[in-house]
Amino acid sequence: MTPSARLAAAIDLLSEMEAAPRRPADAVANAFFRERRYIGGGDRRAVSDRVWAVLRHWRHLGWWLERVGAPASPRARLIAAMQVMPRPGEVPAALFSGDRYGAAPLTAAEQDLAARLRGQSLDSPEMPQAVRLEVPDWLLPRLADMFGTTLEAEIAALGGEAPLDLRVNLLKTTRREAARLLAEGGIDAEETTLSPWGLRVPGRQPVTATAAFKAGLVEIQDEGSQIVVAAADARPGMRVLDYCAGAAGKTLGMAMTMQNRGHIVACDVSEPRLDGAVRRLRRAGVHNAERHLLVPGDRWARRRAGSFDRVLVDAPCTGTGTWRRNPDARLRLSERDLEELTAKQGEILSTAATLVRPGGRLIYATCSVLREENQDRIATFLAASPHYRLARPAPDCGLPPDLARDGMIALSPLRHGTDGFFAAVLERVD
Ligand SMILES: C[S@@+](CC[C@H](N)C(=O)[O-])C[C@H]1O[C@@H](n2cnc3c(N)ncnc32)[C@H](O)[C@@H]1O
Repeated sequence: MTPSARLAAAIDLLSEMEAAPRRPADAVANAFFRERRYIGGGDRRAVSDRVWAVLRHWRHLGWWLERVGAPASPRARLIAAMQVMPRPGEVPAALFSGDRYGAAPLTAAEQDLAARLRGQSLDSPEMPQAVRLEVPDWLLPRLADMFGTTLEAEIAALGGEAPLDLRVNLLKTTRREAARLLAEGGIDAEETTLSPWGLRVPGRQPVTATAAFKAGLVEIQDEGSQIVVAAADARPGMRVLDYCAGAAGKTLGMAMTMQNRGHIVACDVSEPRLDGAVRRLRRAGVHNAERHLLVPGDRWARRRAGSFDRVLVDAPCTGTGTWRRNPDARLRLSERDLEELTAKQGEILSTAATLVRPGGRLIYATCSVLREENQDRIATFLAASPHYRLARPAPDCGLPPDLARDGMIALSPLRHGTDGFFAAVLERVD
């Protein structure tokens, strides 16, 4: 593709994202590229880079466009991005070449827009703080309450680029051997510092194409998510329930710490997500797991009341801890979403609590950094649940010492280099 054709594709992709504002940007992008198989890997990366640069700076670009009185169309956002975030050697007007497959030439109004933004920098001292930090206005006070004096640094870290983390599958290999095999395939990985099973791969490397990945020796999983697995402390021979299992990311990790012994059930209300687990479980060599689809009026949970040693609730949440991967998610998030999610989290937590045996543990986790979804949920649950108390994870469960002070863990990209994650370990005392 010519540079102008790549730009045209970026305009088309942004337009599709704008037409589906509730859909995650990566889902729109995957569908977009699936329908355009002729776009090769390098072109795809170049188009995505340009689009994600716009998504990461959405409010900045919107602010600049409003300031010069221009409507915020996908073309206008890209024109603004080229002015306030110029790339060395790039001549914007030349990219709008009007060639076959290329982006249409700039109109007179667009040339005027470009001229008015030329020489401006991305940030302006006049920008409101929420715009500068790229967060919705309503969310800023909540984030400020959570992070206090480190607010700006925490949000900047949440808006940065995420590394690629792998969890080594100890059912099949060791961390050292997995790193060696990846290196043979040209991929250098470093051991993670918090997770005892993690490898971190710098930059964007084609890990899923490696023999190590295909053979189930490694799984893509953020280090923070691995820490939640460690906090669950699922051991060989236990009965374990992954109540919101999705495509089984944490089920796989817990089956590993159980050394494939005992029994683990992966539940979810979403059939497509649970279906996604099948291939992953097989690839990882997990054979102590079953899946169960939760349906309305399900008697499954009632029949298993008080029977599990471990119940993990990886609750549906705002995903505010994963903004590094999904910068568009922060723009879609509404106050109403947060209210609905916290209500759902409370309901799921109280149902899941009935499934834990006396002496067993309930682990509540989110990939959110918001107090409402984390510490507040636990405080509300404990106030209504005299049979539960916060517990310290066992010293040999794989967690770094002192990470789970008070039975709660709160990870952030700034402080831990992971996605934002929360986990609370609760013990059923009778
Ligand atoms: C954060 S995701 C789980 C991610 C997964 N544990 C992993 O590690 O890959 C939350 C999951 O909760 C599921 N969910 C939503 N409402 C639920 C409910 N009432 N009961 C059980 N699962 C639910 C969603 O379908 C979603 O898959």
